[in-house]
Amino acid sequence: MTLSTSTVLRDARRIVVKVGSSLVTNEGRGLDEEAIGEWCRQLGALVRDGREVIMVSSGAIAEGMKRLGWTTRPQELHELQAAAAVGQMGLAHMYETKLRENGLGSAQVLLTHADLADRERYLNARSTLLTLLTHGVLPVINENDTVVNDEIKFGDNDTLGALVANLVEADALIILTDQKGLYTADPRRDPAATFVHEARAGDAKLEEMAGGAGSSIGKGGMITKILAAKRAAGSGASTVIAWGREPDALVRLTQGEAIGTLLVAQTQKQQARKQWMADHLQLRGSVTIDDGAVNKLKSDGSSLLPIGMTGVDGDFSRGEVIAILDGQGQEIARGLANYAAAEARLLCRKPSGKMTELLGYAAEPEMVHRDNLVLSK
Ligand SMILES: Nc1ncnc2c1ncn2[C@@H]1O[C@H](COP(=O)(O)OP(=O)(O)O)[C@@H](O)[C@H]1O
Ligand SMILES: N[C@@H](CCC(=O)OP(=O)(O)O)C(=O)O
Repeated sequence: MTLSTSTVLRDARRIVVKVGSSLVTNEGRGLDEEAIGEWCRQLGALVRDGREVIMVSSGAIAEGMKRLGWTTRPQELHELQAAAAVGQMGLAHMYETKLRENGLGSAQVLLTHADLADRERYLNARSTLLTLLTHGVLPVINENDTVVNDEIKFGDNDTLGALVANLVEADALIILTDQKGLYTADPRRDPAATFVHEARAGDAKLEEMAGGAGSSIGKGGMITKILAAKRAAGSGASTVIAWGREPDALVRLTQGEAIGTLLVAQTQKQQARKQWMADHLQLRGSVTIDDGAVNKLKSDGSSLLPIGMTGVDGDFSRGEVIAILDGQGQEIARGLANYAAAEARLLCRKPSGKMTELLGYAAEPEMVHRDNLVLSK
């Protein structure tokens, strides 16, 4: 099936938008208030149009350097981290102000790649982001530069954007940058380079076309964007790489206009999730459920609530994959456990409302959320 911008972005309900340092800080001259205001105006329009949007914004180091009066990017890691800590204050303040002016609440979320590789933190980050979206709050994410090494050296918020798209199972990732999209070669170096309108995310040929960063402010360059598109496609999200100063780019994209380079994901979301479960994860245990719950899962695509559980086997932690068995021991689904085995044992046959009483806290009302659950054949 061929998809095109007109359908992919027009139909995208959950979108991650990533903007790079050079755009956000006007090539290092300081936070570009007008540009950030303009994106926030468009984000307001997208949210009013019924879409859920998460922003991933770079720019902390570049802004911090400016505030500290540093004209060249330091080599020392601790200085980069200090600059990021200074600059992040300005970044968060600017987004909060501009989003509020456009009727949107905002939240700052700082993440590392390691947070998303750890199953428990992954689920926590996912729940927090989805809760923010449910409350109509727009999360603004950046790397937690204080505690990371590699990412700060290579500057890789493109990957973070893709990981966030995976995390929340976004329909699309929009990467705004200082070029109109992908060219067959770096247009700053090769004037004969031609524009790529559409390609398959993950196509190895794209990696040959893409080079490193073009300016001293941006770090990742086009190659990290191409790899981010490949990664986002792993959970079924297509990517658009577009120019951040293109008038009304976000709104026009969601109206179906072909702007920038579209890198189309080849797998659908449901299929991608199945693949992910199949590939990744070792089964760490199981829960047995009653006939009513089997029906709910199979016929209605519902989440698994503790009330339907009759038994728990194995020793699993929150975020690990478990099998869901019917009364005859037949596997009917697999999913990510919201509660560890010991907690699940306490929750069997109990209504979700009793969780706090039983555990002393409540994470989610479901044992396995339907978004993290795949029915077996
Ligand atoms: N094939 C290519 N097509 C377009 N841009 C490319 C390509 N290869 C390398 N680039 C460079 O990548 C730069 C964008 O990456 P980067 O500077 O990291 O921006 P950002 O801060 O938005 O992440 C462009 O300015 C361009 O010079
Ligand atoms: N967390 C860093 C990210 C740097 C980064 O990835 O930059 P970019 O390649 O411009 O997206 C910062 O805010 O400065």
